[in-house]
Amino acid sequence: MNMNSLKGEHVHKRNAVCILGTGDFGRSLGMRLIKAGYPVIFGSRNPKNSALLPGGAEVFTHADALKRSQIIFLAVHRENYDFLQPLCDLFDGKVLVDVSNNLKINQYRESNAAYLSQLVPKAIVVKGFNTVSAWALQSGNLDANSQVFVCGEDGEAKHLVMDIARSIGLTPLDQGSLLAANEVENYPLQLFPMWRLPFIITAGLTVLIYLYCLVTDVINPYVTKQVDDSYRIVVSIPNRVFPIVSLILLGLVYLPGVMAAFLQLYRGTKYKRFPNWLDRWMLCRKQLGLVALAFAFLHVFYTLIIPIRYSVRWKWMQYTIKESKKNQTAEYNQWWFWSVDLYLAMGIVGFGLFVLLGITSLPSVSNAVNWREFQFVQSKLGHVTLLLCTAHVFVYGSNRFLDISRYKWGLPLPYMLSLVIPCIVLVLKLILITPCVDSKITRIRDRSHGRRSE
Ligand SMILES: NC(=O)C1=CN([C@@H]2O[C@H](COP(=O)(O)OP(=O)(O)OC[C@H]3O[C@@H](n4cnc5c(N)ncnc54)[C@H](OP(=O)(O)O)[C@@H]3O)[C@@H](O)[C@H]2O)C=CC1
Ligand SMILES: [Fe+3]
Repeated sequence: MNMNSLKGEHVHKRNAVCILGTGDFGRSLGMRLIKAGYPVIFGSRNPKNSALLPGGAEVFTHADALKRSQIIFLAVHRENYDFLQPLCDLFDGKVLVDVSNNLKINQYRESNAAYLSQLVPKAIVVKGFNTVSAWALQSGNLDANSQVFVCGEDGEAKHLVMDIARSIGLTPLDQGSLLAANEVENYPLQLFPMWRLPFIITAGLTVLIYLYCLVTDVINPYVTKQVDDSYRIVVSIPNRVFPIVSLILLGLVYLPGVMAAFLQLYRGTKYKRFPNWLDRWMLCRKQLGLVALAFAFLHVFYTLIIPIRYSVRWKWMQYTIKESKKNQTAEYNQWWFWSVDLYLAMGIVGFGLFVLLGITSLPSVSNAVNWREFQFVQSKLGHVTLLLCTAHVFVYGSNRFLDISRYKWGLPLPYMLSLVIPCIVLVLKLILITPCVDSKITRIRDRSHGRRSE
């Protein structure tokens, strides 16, 4: 009894929220709102037919529901909005939230929210919530995508809607005026918007380098010497492709950053927009980095199994037998011992830092460090990681470059290619951190600040 009256008191603090439409989205949103302590009033075409509604909610006809609340969520598809027209006067000065999505990008000439505000001119229309699914609301599984974009003409109305979003565990992001509604409505229809470019780059590089290695390692020996090395298809070649693609991608993560710094240096200000392609590139750096990390993981696992591969053990055995037949042992080669240990050590440390970079890019971790710490890890540690990984590949490759006879068919092109971008990044970064250039950049930023505060 006591509990009930407490609950009742709590409920009274929140304003009633009206939801028009008792479909999947309306019900899920209603359930979350009730859990957060909002009185929820549904408006439905058949108020009597409402067995599935969340407990604690009331349900009325559209008109009756509208009269009972100042804020209304419209959980109905755009195609059915015309039922609102006769109810137009009941919306006077009320906040009307459009949560609708379309089936295709730019399906209609004007956004659903703009259409709604023409249909119900007396309401204050706010767009929002369309990026969360009914399922996510219902299961409470909001960690992955708790972001909701909110836009509208009226700042106060937007704040009201954003407060509601926050109180049910969502993260609202103000996107500006109702003109942004088009973009907000298109967002959920894009398939992995941030992943498309990284995916295309990765797939392209992987296929090209794999095919190149296939020709040099399998097809060429077969054609010229009738040697069947086809077993290399499953481990040897992939374990060449993974590190190469990983290193190129890691280079691509840090290349736009140094390019942007040089652009600022050249323009003499940081308050000018970057070209579009550079912006897009910067925005998918995290995705590029995560794919690079996945490939680095594969390279590590493929490398760990080398000693148990039969082909490798067979070759060691043959070598030992050959040496013993000749009654000699290989010479003691300090340089070899050193270089192998060196590239292994750099690989291990580089990989460790790489994993650290990956972990700090997780939202739950990056939320726990402040901006400076994040910047330090992602930029400073990132470039050190790139340096170590590049050195790892370089020392590993130079062992083999010295023995050109191993490459009877062309030079190890993919190896060299993998070093190009990281080396460019590292050289540019080196220039950027020289005291002379560094102070120039600091001056540009200070001057720009001054201009701004004037
Ligand atoms: N499902 C989801 O995951 C998401 C949905 N949305 C958006 O939410 C809105 C609702 O989607 P959802 O709940 O999935 O759809 P449903 O089809 O499940 O529900 C739509 C509801 O609209 C009402 N309705 C249907 N036809 C009419 C009509 N002619 N006139 C008046 N009311 C009508 C009905 O409620 P009643 O019978 O009570 O009148 C119906 O239950 C859509 O705009 C959708 O784009 C946005 C994000 C995610
Ligand atoms: Fe390696």
